[in-house]
Amino acid sequence: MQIAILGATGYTGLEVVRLLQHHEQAEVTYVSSDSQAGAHLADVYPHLRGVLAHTLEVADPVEIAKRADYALVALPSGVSTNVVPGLLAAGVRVIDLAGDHRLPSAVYAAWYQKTPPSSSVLASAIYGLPELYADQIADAKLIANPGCYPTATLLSLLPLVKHGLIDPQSLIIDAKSGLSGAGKALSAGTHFVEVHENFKAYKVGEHQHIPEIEQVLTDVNPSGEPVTISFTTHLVPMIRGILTTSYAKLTGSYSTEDLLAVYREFYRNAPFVRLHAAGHWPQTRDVTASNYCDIGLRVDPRTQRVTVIGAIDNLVKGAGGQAIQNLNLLAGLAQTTGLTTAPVYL
Ligand SMILES: NC(=O)C1=CN([C@@H]2O[C@H](COP(=O)(O)OP(=O)(O)OC[C@H]3O[C@@H](n4cnc5c(N)ncnc54)[C@H](OP(=O)(O)O)[C@@H]3O)[C@@H](O)[C@H]2O)C=CC1
Ligand SMILES: CC(=O)N[C@@H](CCC(=O)OP(=O)(O)O)C(=O)O
Repeated sequence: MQIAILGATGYTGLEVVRLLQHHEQAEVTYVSSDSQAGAHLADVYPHLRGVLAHTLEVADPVEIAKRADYALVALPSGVSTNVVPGLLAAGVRVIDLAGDHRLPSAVYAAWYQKTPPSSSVLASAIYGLPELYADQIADAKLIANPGCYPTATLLSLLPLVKHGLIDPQSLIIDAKSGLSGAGKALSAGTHFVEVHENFKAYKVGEHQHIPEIEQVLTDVNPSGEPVTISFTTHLVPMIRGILTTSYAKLTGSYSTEDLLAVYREFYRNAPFVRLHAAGHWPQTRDVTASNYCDIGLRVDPRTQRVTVIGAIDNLVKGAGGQAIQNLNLLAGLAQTTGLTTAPVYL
C-alpha cells in the first residue's frame, strides 16, 4: 500500500516516516511540507541520509490521490481541517493526527478556539482508539487519531469505568509529558531555559484533552451519565514520554488482583497493552520509541481507592505508532504489522 505523510517535517510526521521504514507492506510515496517544499527530506533531517531519498512537496490532494491510498496527516490542529476534505473527495483514506476530528463541532470550537470542520466531514470520522473501536475503524474513511494524553489516560481507565468498578465522578488524573508533545514550533514556555531542571503544571482545568477523555469515558459508562474528570498536565524536562497517574474511589471491596483480572480480560486481544503486577511500576523508559502502553495499578484497602499508572511514548502510541496501528486495521493487516520493534531502554 502507498502512503502519503503530510507535515513530514514535524515531530510526529518524522516519527511516522521512521516507523514506516519497518513496515513491509507500506511504501511512502509522498511527503509534504509547506515551508520546505522542494528540499530533500534528508537535507532537512541529515539523520535520514542514505535511508530516504524523498523530496518534500506541497500537499496537493489530487496529486496525493494519484500516488497514495492512505494519507497520515500530521499537521497542527486547525490546519488539518483545510486539507482533509480534499483528500477524502479525491478518494484517499485519511488518518488525522490532529485534534480537529475528535470532538463535536461546538466542543471543538470551545476548547480549541478554532473553526471546526464541516459537519459532513465530522460525521464520517471514527475515533481511532484500536483497543476500543477496532471494528468501526476497519471500515472508516477518516480516522481521528487520539491525542497523546487521552491515549494513556483512557487505556488506564477504560476497564474500570466500563465495568462500573469505580465512581467515575471521583476520577483525578495527573499527567506528565516530555517536551516533544508540544511539537517543533518554538514557544516561550517550552524552550530550554524554561524547562530544564524545572517541573511545572500547565493548562490547569482547561486542557483541550479534557473533553476528549470525558467523551470516551462517558461512551463506556454503564450508567450513561456524563463523566467529568479532574485532569492536570505537567511538563517534564525530557524529550519523549507520558506518564499518567489516575486515582478513583472504588464502588466495592475489590482487591488489586480482582482488578488486574478485569484488565487482563479487557485487553486480551490488545497486543500493545502490557499489564504490570505490583513490584514494577510503569515508567516512560520501558516504552520509549515503541507502541506499547504499560499499565500498573494498586488498590489501597484503607481508602478504597485505586491508583492506576500508565506510560506511553507520546510520539508512538500517542501519535505516529497508533496512526500506523489504525492504518493496519484499515488495510486488513494485523495491528502489529511494522510495529514490533523493541523499546529503546537507553
Ligand atoms: N507531538 C505529539 O506528541 C503529538 C502531536 N499530536 C498532533 O499531531 C499534529 C502534529 O504534531 P507535531 O508533529 O508535534 O507538530 P510539529 O509542530 O512538530 O509539526 C507540524 C508540521 O506541520 C507543518 N505545518 C503546515 N502548516 C502549518 C502551519 N500553519 N503552522 C505550523 N505548522 C504547519 C509544519 O511543517 P512545514 O512548515 O514544513 O509545512 C510542521 O513541521 C498536531 O496536530 C498535534 O497536535 C497528537 C498527538 C501527540
Ligand atoms: C507537552 C505538550 O505541550 N503537549 C501538548 C499536546 C498536544 C496535542 O497532542 O495536541 P492535540 O492532541 O490537541 O492535537 C499539549 O499539552 O497541548
